[in-house]
Amino acid sequence: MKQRIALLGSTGSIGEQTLDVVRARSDRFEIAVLTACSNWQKLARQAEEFAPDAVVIADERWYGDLREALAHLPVKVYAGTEAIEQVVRGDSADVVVNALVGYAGMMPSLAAVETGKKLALANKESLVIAGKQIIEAADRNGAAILPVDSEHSAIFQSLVGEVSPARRLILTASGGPFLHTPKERLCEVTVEQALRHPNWSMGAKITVDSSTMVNKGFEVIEAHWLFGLPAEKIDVLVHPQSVVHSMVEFADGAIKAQLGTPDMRLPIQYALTFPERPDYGGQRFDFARTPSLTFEEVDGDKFPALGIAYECLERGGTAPCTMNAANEVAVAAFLQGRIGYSDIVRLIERALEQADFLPSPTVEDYTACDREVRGMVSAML
Ligand SMILES: NC(=O)C1=CN([C@@H]2O[C@H](COP(=O)(O)OP(=O)(O)OC[C@H]3O[C@@H](n4cnc5c(N)ncnc54)[C@H](OP(=O)(O)O)[C@@H]3O)[C@@H](O)[C@H]2O)C=CC1
Ligand SMILES: CC(=O)[C@@H](O)[C@H](O)COP(=O)(O)O
Ligand SMILES: [Mn+2]
Repeated sequence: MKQRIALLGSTGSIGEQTLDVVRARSDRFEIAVLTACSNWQKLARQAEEFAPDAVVIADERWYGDLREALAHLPVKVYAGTEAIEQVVRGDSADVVVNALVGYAGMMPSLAAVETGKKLALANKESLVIAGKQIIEAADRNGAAILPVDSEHSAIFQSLVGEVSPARRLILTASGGPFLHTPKERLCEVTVEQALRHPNWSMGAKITVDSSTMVNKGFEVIEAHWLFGLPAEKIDVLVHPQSVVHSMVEFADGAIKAQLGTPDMRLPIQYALTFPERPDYGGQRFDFARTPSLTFEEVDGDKFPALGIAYECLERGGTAPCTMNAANEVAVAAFLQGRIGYSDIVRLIERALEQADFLPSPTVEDYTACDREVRGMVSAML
């Protein structure tokens, strides 16, 4: 039987690559639900091609246009943020690919695991904010969470078949476009430069996050929740080629890694087909044609966001939620040309100093924290 997929964020980078995977393996997958925020034209084109049961446009202003564009198709059209959660809770799909960006992904992740569905998770912010609740709900309801994020997929693949626990996780980081930029020059960085990732073509928000290493910090928190290791057993190593996607060290000293060309379609497909590895037509990695694979320590002085994320993980409670909300507002402001590049991390630090802290928050507390921090950081711009 084919897997029926609810693809959240189908118009984005991971969303489109998921549709590439579905297109290539139409014998295995079919699309039940597609969602976008405002890009109703692309969503309509995707609905024409994949004939889902339902589509959701989160920004309600585009509902009329989308409905009109799809009037000739037997597809249900919904609008609004809550509608995304409702289609996830419904029974038209058995697997949810969460390719939403930012806080918007949290409630849908929770909805997926609460209804016992398989969750192929790209939206790392879900686990950064509410990792405890999402992992506990998945355990309670027998829902599998399959990581799509390349590092976490690599770790997951390295752990398959092992009965001994991992001793240490080593997340690799490309170092981003400013790996060799002197720290004093980071204040001059332009939007265009920050959006030029050396190895991956991704959405704007995560590309900026990679350049500040907020992305790697979030990935440390994501790894903690997915694999259950404490912060001191999760290391980060700069690997500028992005070929070794991450590694796991075991008690006997053995280190396992997953390697491949930087292409997200592999982890996306693996999350959907695990434990099988069907063929995929992407480019193969060729050792003989590759210059050396290199590794180096992170310069924590130049990239303080990584250390801040470790502190948030140690502190727990609403600290990671505060970091995420501040980062979302700051990155959006940077992309709009309203603040400088160095202001991103500065605003995260100020938000963490000033925001209320709750040590044992509920999901409702995260919603309140996200709102409070967004308001606070917006007022700082
Ligand atoms: N891109 C990549 O290679 C990787 C991405 N990830 C993670 O995957 C997630 C998606 O990243 P990426 O695909 O790059 O992001 P994009 O910005 O390319 O796509 C985001 C998707 O989410 C939709 N969306 C945005 N805001 C909202 C909202 N408020 N409510 C509902 N829908 C919304 C967008 O719709 P619209 O198009 O209408 O705006 C779009 O479909 C992120 O969490 C990222 O960190 C992880 C590893 C690699
Ligand atoms: C493809 C992927 O998983 C991204 O999260 C990637 O890891 C970003 O690269 P950085 O290592 O530069 O953050
Ligand atoms: Mn990643």
